[in-house]
Amino acid sequence: MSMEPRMLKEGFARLENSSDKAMSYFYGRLFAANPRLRALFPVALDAQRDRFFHALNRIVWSQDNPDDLACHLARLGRDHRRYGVTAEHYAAVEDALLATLRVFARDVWSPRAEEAWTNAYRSAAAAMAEAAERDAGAPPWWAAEVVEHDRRADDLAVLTLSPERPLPFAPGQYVTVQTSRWPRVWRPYSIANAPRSDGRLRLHVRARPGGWVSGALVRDTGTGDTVLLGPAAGTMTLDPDSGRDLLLVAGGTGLAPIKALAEQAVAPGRRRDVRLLVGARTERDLYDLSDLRLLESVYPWVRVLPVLSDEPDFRGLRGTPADVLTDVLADLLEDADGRDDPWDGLDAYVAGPVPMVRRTVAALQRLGMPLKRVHHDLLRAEE
Ligand SMILES: NC(=O)C1=CN([C@@H]2O[C@H](COP(=O)(O)OP(=O)(O)OC[C@H]3O[C@@H](n4cnc5c(N)ncnc54)[C@H](O)[C@@H]3O)[C@@H](O)[C@H]2O)C=CC1
Repeated sequence: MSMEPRMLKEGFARLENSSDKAMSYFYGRLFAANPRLRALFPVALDAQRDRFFHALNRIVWSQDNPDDLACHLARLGRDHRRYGVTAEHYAAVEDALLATLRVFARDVWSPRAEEAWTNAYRSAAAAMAEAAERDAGAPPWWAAEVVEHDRRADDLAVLTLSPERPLPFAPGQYVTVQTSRWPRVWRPYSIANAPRSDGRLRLHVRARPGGWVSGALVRDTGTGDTVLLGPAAGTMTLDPDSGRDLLLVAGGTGLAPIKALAEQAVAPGRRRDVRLLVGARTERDLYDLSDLRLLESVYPWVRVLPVLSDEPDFRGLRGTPADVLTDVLADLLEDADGRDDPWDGLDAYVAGPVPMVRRTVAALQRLGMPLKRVHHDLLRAEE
């Protein structure tokens, strides 16, 4: 390993040892030197601190993996467009970050460490600014009117949004959302439909305990309200050249991107066998089943299979999606008997709670499915 990445890791390890204090010091320095910057950040900084720390962590640990680093920085740069970030802000953050390192990493600090951090920071900032610049023609955010607010449970709503201008996206992607109740707080939600001619987007939102945006979207938002949406992002999209059958696995509101993929898969001219496993706790939690049954009745090659984890008397599939994969796959791969590689004809997509996604991906791998055919894009629920 060259000296520079090692110095970055050493310095970062010192910040990690007292991450809360180091981040408080960092924001204190930043706002003391640039009071006007405070207005760009949410009132409460806790989540912001975490996010900055994770971004820094990723930058430090990806130094040895330039492709991953470039991808990460490009996404960060594009994301920052919605905050109105300028070159002057990057310079202010550099000063505050170096000041923080001088204090919290003093035992490993040296002119060479200072140079390594300055170079790494400037090249990261330049990559972010470049990605933002490349996107300069597209809006940083869209205002969207809530045209339907369907409260399907005490803590769950399906929102239909009409953006003021067309918002391009691919099924399986997500947008970030800001509500008027929590300025400058953005949270990601998967889009639950394939693109429609009226440009509308659907979101499935479960209010989390302590979840600012999810609570506001479920409980304090109604028809006629406006929310802001960031550009669509995410890589869990269908391979446009693939006509392979699909195993779609959803847990809870992870159904949103999975439903968008199912809608795309049944688009005219296509006929792919689709098995859609819908993991939920109880029958009452199958909040979108009537819509899914409609899809199934129109396209008989789609089969919707609810799997309930907390309903011992349920007559259908019980457990979590990972528990029922063997039988579902046996059925899907039945026609693959003649192929050299039975997995050649199948793609899998998984979305839902992080542990559920992990277990499902691990189970598919155990059953022999090559990982390059298993797609997921973890979105974490709000803490
Ligand atoms: N792109 C993505 O991956 C997306 C992920 N999500 C995430 O999906 C989650 C949905 O939450 P809820 O609707 O409250 O779901 P939930 O907590 O009610 O769980 C739904 C189902 O997931 C499975 N599951 C849950 N915990 C599990 C565990 N530890 N191990 C194995 N299986 C488990 C079970 O089948 C359960 O019935 C949120 O965390 C949200 O952030 C939501 C949208 C998109």
